[in-house]
Amino acid sequence: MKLSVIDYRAADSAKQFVDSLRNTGFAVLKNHPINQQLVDRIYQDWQAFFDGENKLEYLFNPETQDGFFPAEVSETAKGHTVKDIKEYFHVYPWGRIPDSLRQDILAYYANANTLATELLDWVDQECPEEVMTGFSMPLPEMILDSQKTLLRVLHYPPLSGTEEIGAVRAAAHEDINLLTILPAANKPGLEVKTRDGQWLEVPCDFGNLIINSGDMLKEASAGYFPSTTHRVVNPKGADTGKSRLSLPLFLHPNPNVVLSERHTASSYLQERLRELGVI
Ligand SMILES: O=C(O)CCC(=O)C(=O)O
Ligand SMILES: [Fe+2]
Repeated sequence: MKLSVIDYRAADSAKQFVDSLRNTGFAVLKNHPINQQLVDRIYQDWQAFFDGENKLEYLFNPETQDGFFPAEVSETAKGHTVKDIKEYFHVYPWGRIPDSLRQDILAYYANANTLATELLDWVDQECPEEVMTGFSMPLPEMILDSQKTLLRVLHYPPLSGTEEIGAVRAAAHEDINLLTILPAANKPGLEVKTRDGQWLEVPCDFGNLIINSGDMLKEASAGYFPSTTHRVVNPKGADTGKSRLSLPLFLHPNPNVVLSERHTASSYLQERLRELGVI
């Protein structure tokens, strides 16, 4: 398996994108409309936020899941026992956001959501008829004005050498949502598991935007689109002492959206959050 880079502006980009999602659960786009300067600024400003102390004033609300999640409470991936080495902030437009960071992060949220709508439309257009007719509504409609779409600002701190044995930045997992949109992180480390069980490095130069399908798209498409396992490995060499930041946008449908005979978006999410141990 190879992750080929798709030109967002190519005439057949929609088809290439959907083929890649179907075959690998991932797609890599170049020439995309995400603003690089905005993302760079967000990485810089949020690095300072994570390095400071006032993040503790934004401690997450367990009911609504917005705010800052310190490393001590962060996720344990499904099927794992050791916590990931990461802290993160959950941004929702309705949630708490530090004033000085609000404007840029909400601009990015809007920017990435606009692209997301287009990409979901590509999926609708290019997937086989029988998969499309299985969707309870057009995919872009599922996320229209959704209050559940989550932007996670992730900080993987430098390794101190005192980490729990076996702990990694992000243990192998699948994402819960429909699609995840991920601008290149500021350091390498993301890997995707191929069908034959090999780990493949995902390119992290900014020109590339990474998109992966999650469990909800797998559920809604009766397995046509895979939800591919991925992880973030620990740094080596000089990078050991460096932070890594990333900025995944998790597209979550409105809660009442029917995904399948078994699940609405809401029942599916509750089940998965319980498994993650965060509710
Ligand atoms: O940090 C990354 O590159 C990926 C993060 C991720 O997979 C997640 O938070 O679900
Ligand atoms: Fe993920």
